[in-house]
Amino acid sequence: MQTQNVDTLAAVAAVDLVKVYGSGDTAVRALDGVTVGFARAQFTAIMGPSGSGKSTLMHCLAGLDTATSGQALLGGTDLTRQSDKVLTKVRRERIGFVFQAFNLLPQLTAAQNIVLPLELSGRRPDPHLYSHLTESLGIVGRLDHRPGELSGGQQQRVAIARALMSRPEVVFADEPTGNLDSRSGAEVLLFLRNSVRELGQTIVMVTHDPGAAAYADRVVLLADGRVAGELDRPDITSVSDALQSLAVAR
Ligand SMILES: Nc1ncnc2c1ncn2[C@@H]1O[C@H](COP(=O)(O)OP(=O)(O)OP(=O)(O)O)[C@@H](O)[C@H]1O
Repeated sequence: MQTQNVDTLAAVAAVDLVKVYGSGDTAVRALDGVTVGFARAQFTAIMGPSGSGKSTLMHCLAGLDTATSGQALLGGTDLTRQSDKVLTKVRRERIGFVFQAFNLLPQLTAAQNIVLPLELSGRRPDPHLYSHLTESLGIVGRLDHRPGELSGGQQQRVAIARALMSRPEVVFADEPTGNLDSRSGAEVLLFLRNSVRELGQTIVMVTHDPGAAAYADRVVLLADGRVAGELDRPDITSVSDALQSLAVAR
């Protein structure tokens, strides 16, 4: 088993993670032995060509999908060995999610959406954190509105407040700016960036956009289900160049 290069104190880590979809002639090896750690209080972007395994890696690390072999570590917990019941609890209490399609409940107000995961796990929302998040996200005036009455950018900011309210060990963001115009996207990314600095939040984001990845501290590159490289302190040019080299190497 590959254990080198994995920070065992990382917030999240994959160790020799393999995911095979299907079987026999139609089997697809979506992850082919991925070993990578995601440090606490860091913002990491996962990038790579279409089909390289980005979503599969995120889903296995978030307990949304089961790996075929290897370990998916959240803190000290190997998610590959947990029952569905435990995984549901882990997702609700220890992980925050931000999705491209926002995934807010349409019949609830913004305020109710933000505190829902905490209420489901029987915890009281911290009023100071609630005020801090809703103020810094600029949604105080929209809290009584339902998602259908909010713009895409406002819905995503509500979704971010919901993800951060439980002080999760990690926030997984899947193309969080994919449905937003560039200005709303930049606001969302800046807020995610600031939550790392101000709240010590750990963020792992899948994106196709080099501009979005440039907000991260680090980029992990995947190709064909394997780690193909990484960049520290990325900027748009270094990310675009790295993606270009991966495309040429294929
Ligand atoms: N449920 C599934 N059943 C079979 N194959 C799958 C399934 N999900 C993903 N795959 C395959 O696994 C590989 C990795 O897919 P994955 O969605 O993780 O890639 P990705 O890098 O996120 O792609 P994209 O950038 O296009 O979203 C691809 O070849 C894909 O077709």
